[in-house]
Amino acid sequence: MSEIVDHALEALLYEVVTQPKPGLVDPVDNGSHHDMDVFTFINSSVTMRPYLAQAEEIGTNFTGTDLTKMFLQLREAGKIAEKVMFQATNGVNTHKGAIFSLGIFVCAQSYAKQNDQNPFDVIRQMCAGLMEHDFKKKPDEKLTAGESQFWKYGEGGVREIAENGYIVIEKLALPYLRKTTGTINQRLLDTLMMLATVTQDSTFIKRSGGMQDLSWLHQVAVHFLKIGGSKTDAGMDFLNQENQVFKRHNYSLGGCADLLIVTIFMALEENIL
Ligand SMILES: CC(C)(COP(=O)(O)OP(=O)(O)OC[C@H]1O[C@@H](n2cnc3c(N)ncnc32)[C@H](O[C@H]2O[C@H](COP(=O)(O)OP(=O)(O)OP(=O)(O)O)[C@@H](O)[C@H]2O)[C@@H]1O)[C@@H](O)C(=O)NCCC(=O)NCCS
Ligand SMILES: Nc1ncnc2[nH]cnc12
Repeated sequence: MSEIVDHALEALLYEVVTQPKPGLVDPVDNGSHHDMDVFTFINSSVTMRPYLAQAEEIGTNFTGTDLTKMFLQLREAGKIAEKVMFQATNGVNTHKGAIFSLGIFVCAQSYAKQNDQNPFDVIRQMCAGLMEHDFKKKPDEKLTAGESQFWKYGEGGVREIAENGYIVIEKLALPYLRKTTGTINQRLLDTLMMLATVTQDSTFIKRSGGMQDLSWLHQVAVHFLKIGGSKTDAGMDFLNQENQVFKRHNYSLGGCADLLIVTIFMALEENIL
């Protein structure tokens, strides 16, 4: 098994064991997710191995110049991986976002290594035109949460983030993680909350019923980092309190969790974790 696939699987597992994550599943608490626990995530992660190997193979072997074609190959594999994930979890959505984002990173990084390119530039080429391609008018009942948010609020969600080449990871989360100190758990918690200071998390938007609470979320994350983050008692007390608030409101940071997964993947590739 290749190192890239190992790093991708490690990234999935590092994220789920990081704790305490507000509203998210970790080994101590299921957060706002009543239908899954850490074991569901372990099962789901392991079922992604063949798909991640396929993503690597697609990136390594692609020889054309139009990288949107490479993305289309990956997407076909992703649709099957989603079905396999739902079978393994009895229909629970653990890793739909990660199948999309981590698959893109594994494929792009494999292509980038083979062709001596920046993986973020590769992603921008792979995902060019993705929003225009995906956001087609449909009857309301057929829209996914992400599609419905696009038509209601003009928010492009994970597709917009992908089309922009995950700039938030290239310019914010990865540089931030490089500079963090402390245990791996502390570094990953602080990086998750750094992502939560800016992310338009479509899982949070869906569960909070609109855009109105997003600025509250961003302020919570800024406050956590301002009072010292995970390396201080004040920061940890605050995070534990916020976990209770998230649970009361059924809030989740599923999108930020997915962005943390791909940040961890890149950090493992850079050997900084
Ligand atoms: C592009 C796809 C990801 C599909 O998108 P889709 O429109 O189906 O869904 P979205 O709502 O847009 O989001 C999908 C998941 O992406 C994660 N996410 C959200 N925001 C961000 C963000 N800012 N950055 C990165 N990633 C983001 C998020 O995944 C996480 O949350 C999930 C758990 O949520 P939860 O509310 O608990 O579970 P649900 O089942 O949704 O609801 P409940 O019933 O429990 O209430 C978990 O998976 C996390 O990983 C979003 O969920 C991709 O799937 C795709 O391309 N699909 C289409 C393939 C296809 O068929 N193509 C053909 C037509 S083009
Ligand atoms: N730890 C986690 N809890 C809930 N949803 C997630 N999506 C990705 N990681 C997650």
